[in-house]
Amino acid sequence: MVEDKTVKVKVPGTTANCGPGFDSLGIACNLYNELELTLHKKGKLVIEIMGEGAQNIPCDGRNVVWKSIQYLLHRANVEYQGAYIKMLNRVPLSRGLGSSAAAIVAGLTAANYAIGNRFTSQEIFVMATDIEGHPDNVAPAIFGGMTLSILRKDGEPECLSFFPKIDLQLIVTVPEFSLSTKAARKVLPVVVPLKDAVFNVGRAALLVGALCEGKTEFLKHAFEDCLHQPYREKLIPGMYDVFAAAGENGALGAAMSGAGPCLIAFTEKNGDTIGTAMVAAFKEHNVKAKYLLLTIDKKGACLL
Ligand SMILES: Nc1ncnc2c1ncn2[C@@H]1O[C@H](COP(=O)(O)OP(=O)(O)OP(=O)(O)O)[C@@H](O)[C@H]1O
Ligand SMILES: N[C@@H](CCO)C(=O)O
Repeated sequence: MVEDKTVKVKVPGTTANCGPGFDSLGIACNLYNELELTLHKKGKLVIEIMGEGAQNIPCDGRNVVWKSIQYLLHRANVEYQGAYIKMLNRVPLSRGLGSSAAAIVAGLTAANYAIGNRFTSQEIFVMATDIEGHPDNVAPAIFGGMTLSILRKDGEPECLSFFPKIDLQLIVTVPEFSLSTKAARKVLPVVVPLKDAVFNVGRAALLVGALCEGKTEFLKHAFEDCLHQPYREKLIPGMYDVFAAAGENGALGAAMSGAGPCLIAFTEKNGDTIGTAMVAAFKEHNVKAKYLLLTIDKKGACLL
């Protein structure tokens, strides 16, 4: 067992759903949180946070990073009483860019390296899914690229990570207000009509096929969804107008990012024009927003 070893990891923010792939599709973005971890056999827990959420994230036993570290240590059957955790957060909280997944994956990955890399990425994925409750953000945070995740009938997650043949730019409009995933899941129905399920099955398959084949001409309808976005629209003023502004300015498609309120557009070019138009459309609905121009991260969580 390695004691008092300091490890530093970097974990990407992620966008989930990508329109039709509710709880299944995800993409790792080149926006990263960094975590430095030193475990101590005895002593206190000390947490320092810089960047996004620094004022709001608890620095005690309630911290999600620390809880994830403890989860893994418990699985490994090792005990550490104390730790020094230093975080630099760039992923905004509760905006739909996978901040909770990044925190969970950072804690699990750092703890795993700190105890000598005992668990495989698949095992980390299983633990992260168990903590987060769904696999679509933790999968790209761990494996990088675009990911397709399922929960097997026995509850175990599986993930296929791939890299689209289209050079996608991700334009993420970030509104000033936050929306917790919990609140955004509460508005979803328990049962959906069969025609809506069919609508999404076809589009999710078309989206993955078109991205893998590099066929942009099939993307026009491939980002559409009717399983979650119509129900969540009321939580994000002007959502469909922002999508329309993206389309009118050349985007290949647009969708909610995760559970929102960030809205994401996909394009090969003119990202700034599209981002500016999306921010202006939000403004028409009295929502102050900014945009980030991102690309797909290829590596996922890694040691620094
Ligand atoms: N860097 C962090 N360190 C510790 N806890 C964090 C960190 N980032 C997020 N969290 C926890 O996760 C919560 C946000 O999770 P939530 O699922 O609501 O949003 P999200 O993951 O950003 O959005 P989405 O899942 O839609 O992409 C925060 O309130 C906080 O408790
Ligand atoms: N698939 C999740 C992503 C957010 O964590 C949702 O839409 O609720």
